Amino acid sequence: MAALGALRSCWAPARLLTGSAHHSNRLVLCQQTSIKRHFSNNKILVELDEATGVAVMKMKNPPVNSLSLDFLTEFSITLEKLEMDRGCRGLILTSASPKIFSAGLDIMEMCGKSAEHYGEFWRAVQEMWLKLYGSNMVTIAAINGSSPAGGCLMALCCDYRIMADNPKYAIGLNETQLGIVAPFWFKDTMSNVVGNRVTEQALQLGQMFPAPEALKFGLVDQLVPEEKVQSTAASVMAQWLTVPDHARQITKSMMRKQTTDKLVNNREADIKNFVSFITRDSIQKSLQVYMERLRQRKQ
Ligand SMILES: CC/C=C\CCC/C=C/C(=O)SCCNC(=O)CCNC(=O)[C@H](O)C(C)(C)COP(=O)(O)OP(=O)(O)OC[C@H]1O[C@@H](n2cnc3c(N)ncnc32)[C@H](O)[C@@H]1OP(=O)(O)O
Repeated sequence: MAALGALRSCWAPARLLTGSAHHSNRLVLCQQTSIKRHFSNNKILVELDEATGVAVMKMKNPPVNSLSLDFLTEFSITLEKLEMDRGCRGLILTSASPKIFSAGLDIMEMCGKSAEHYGEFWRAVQEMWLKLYGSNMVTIAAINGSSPAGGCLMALCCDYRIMADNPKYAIGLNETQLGIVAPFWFKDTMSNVVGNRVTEQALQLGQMFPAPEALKFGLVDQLVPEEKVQSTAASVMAQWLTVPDHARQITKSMMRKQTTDKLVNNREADIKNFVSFITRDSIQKSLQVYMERLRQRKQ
């Protein structure tokens, strides 16, 4: 993949945050040493706490964390790195800038480009989903803003979702509102979380659920005040990590394998289907109209 070559991620040297010792005549007190490894690239900030085995991954792709080809590539490579790191057992996924968790797939990647580009883009979307949904780590989405379509998919891939309790923030698979269709694996991911009936209605309507509604329908597991999203994610993570890894991982895989296998066994056909759909004049027109509406709303 050409975009792989563009990888700009790097390992920063380990940083000792606290480690000072206080001496007195009778007592030597050592503060707990906490080593945090930072490895970030242009669009993703990662801090791995070696003491807890928890990595916090912050998406940073201004202005709205849209999932461009570059972003998706960096995301998948970062995730792969964490997956291979024996010191990392849990991942908290969040946004570096509150208000928007992720605006979903970058619409500009699906407009006015070549069939080859669409194919490469879609493969990167698949790869992100396969890696996140299939992760062996405990994954928690700390949803600190709105999260339409592909952003909602990312949150749904996680094992647990904590959302900021703000009715201005909404989450959902709104693809039909753009005149496009959520593919079967988006649908399956949602249906595995909230069930078939809710998914059927929400997908047809392209429904975006304000945070309180999202909780009511089980799209998220917990609402907390905005300033508590990260700390709640950390304490939920600590609970999940009390379960032995091997037992939890086998269980997770048992629950998800049928869903991931459906895409693994049909990847090329799924790419072909996407390319033939997105290159239709009527679909290109729909996306342009949607982008225009977004711009006008802003004005
Ligand atoms: C066979 C299968 C076929 C197809 C399957 C395809 C599946 C698709 C999945 C998707 O994820 S499609 C993307 C869906 N996303 C959306 O609908 C989100 C649209 N955006 C918004 O609702 C809002 O922008 C917001 C995320 C709520 C943020 O609102 P805010 O008021 O804070 O910002 P603003 O609207 O002014 O946007 C700033 C800037 O960003 C551009 N933008 C927004 N979203 C996207 C996006 N998804 N892709 C690319 N660009 C996006 C927006 O146009 C503004 O740009 P500008 O400053 O140049 O005007």
